[in-house]
Amino acid sequence: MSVRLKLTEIFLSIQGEADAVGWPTVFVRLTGCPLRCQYCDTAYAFHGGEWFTLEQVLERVASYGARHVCVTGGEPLAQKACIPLLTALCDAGYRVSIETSGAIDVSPVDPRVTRVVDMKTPDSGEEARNRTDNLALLRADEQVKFVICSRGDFEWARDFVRREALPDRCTVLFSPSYQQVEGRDLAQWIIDERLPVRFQVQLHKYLWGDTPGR
Ligand SMILES: C[S@@+](CC[C@H](N)C(=O)[O-])C[C@H]1O[C@@H](n2cnc3c(N)ncnc32)[C@H](O)[C@@H]1O
Ligand SMILES: Nc1nc2[nH]cc(C(=O)O)c2c(=O)[nH]1
Ligand code: SF4
Ligand SMILES: [Mg+2]
Repeated sequence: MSVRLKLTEIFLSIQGEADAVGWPTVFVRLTGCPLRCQYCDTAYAFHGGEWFTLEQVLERVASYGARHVCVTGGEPLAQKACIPLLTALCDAGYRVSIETSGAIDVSPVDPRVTRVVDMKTPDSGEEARNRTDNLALLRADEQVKFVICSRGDFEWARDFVRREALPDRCTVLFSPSYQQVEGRDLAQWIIDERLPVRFQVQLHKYLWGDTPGR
């Protein structure tokens, strides 16, 4: 039987997060997620969706004429067919990244893909789901992201980063939870602590607000 994926949306936008920020990027959003982070901006991807064959996804992606593809969700790795999708996108010549919650083993992902792993903080409500063994798998160009919801989350993430010497192993991103922490506060905390992590905001929310399909 052919490979099929359940998708919430495919759209062309500007990458708003992580290392490829700013590049025109096709987003492939897979339906479904086993987590329920309190801040999730994509709860509309928990249910519903439409089935696509792998060939149909590749055709839709190609129709946008972009070089970058970001596979996200929901939790993309919760669908087994995500693995062959990633490989097919690499074979087609795209620069491919995946946004994943860190709750699922990232080792089967094609090595040509850049993995962006979100470590869930205490105030996400999903800390217990973190698979910290994922971190040892990351290459220097790959990324761990902490979405910071409070000063307490910042201190937790700061201690985690130092204890694990994360900045020696990969890129570490700290991002304010949208409308829960002020970007300028998080930026100042990072400066004050001389923490060797990279501050980021969700660029797309500055451009378009909290709009689905952007
Ligand atoms: C919607 S998730 C999908 C991928 C995967 N489930 C995950 O959590 O990484 C994509 C990214 O958006 C981030 N995100 C979701 N809601 C957010 C918010 N309110 N503020 C900041 N980042 C948010 C997530 O932490 C994650 O890094
Ligand atoms: N523009 C834009 N950039 C993004 N980068 C990661 C996203 C995601 O939802 O995973 C995202 C998104 O939803 N929109
Ligand atoms: S893991 Fe990602 S998609 Fe799932 S609830 Fe958390 S932020 Fe939303
Ligand atoms: Mg998003």
